[in-house]
Amino acid sequence: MSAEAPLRAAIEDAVEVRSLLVATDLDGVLAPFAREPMDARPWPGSIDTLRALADLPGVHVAVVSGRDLETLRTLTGIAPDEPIVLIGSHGAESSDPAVREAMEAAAVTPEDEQRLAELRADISALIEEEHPRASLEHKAAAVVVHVRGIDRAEGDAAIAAARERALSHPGVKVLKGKSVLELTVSHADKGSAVTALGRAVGAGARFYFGDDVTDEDAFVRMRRTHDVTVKVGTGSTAARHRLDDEAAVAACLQTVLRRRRAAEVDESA
Ligand SMILES: O=P(O)(O)OC[C@H]1O[C@H](O[C@H]2O[C@H](CO)[C@@H](O)[C@H](O)[C@H]2O)[C@H](O)[C@@H](O)[C@@H]1O
Repeated sequence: MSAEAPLRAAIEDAVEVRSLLVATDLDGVLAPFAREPMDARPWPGSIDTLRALADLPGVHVAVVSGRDLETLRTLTGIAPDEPIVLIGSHGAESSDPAVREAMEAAAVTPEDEQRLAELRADISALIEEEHPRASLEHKAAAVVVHVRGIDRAEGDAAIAAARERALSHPGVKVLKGKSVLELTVSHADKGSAVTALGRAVGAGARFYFGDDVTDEDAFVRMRRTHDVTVKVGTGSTAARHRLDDEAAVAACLQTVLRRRRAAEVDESA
């Protein structure tokens, strides 16, 4: 689906703003879902579009994800010397110093690490012994139970059991995502991280593309006149616009690039 008229109008408006932030989530937005977390890859051309956007004067680009920073770098192929900010672990990690500083209060403490180690051991034993068809992903600040591709009832049972077990661990936050249950000791959220980046670069207009519950933290924080928030797929949302899928996101990013190139932005303003 190409961008609907209200989204096209919002893009036309935003690209005229001198300092622009274009931020996007990874899984389910830039990259279609895959059964194995490490098999997910960005839609062809979408990272190059982000690179082209980041090369334009006044445009700042970020990829924001629940993935940890190292994995995010691997999956996007964005090198450390490229002018694209990576925000990982739902805001707890970032390649950008301003974001790191803003998120310092949410940093994982030694106590959190101890909690996470206990949680990992407990959840690993539970999945291995009682739900062996589910799988685990171990991240810097979280353990994730994956049930994509397995029988629905079995997946639901694994998620319910993991949720119950996690609740017996104080200080662990439970996030239900798409065919995943993320159990995290991080206190960060994508909304705080992405708005910190927007402040740091003086963004007068902010784009955010997201598909999942953790992206709602960004949508609710981005309510200024020129902000363009886009929910990918179905489900209730605080975003102002919608797109169907990753192909539509790639096309929309191309539109933003084209329209920004065509816009007559006064750099000195
Ligand atoms: O914030 P995001 O970039 O959207 O990351 C959220 C979670 O994405 C990953 O899980 C999702 O993608 C997997 C690969 O396509 C898929 O197998 C899984 O079912 C999806 O939920 C990732 O594995 C998680 O760690 C992220 O938190």
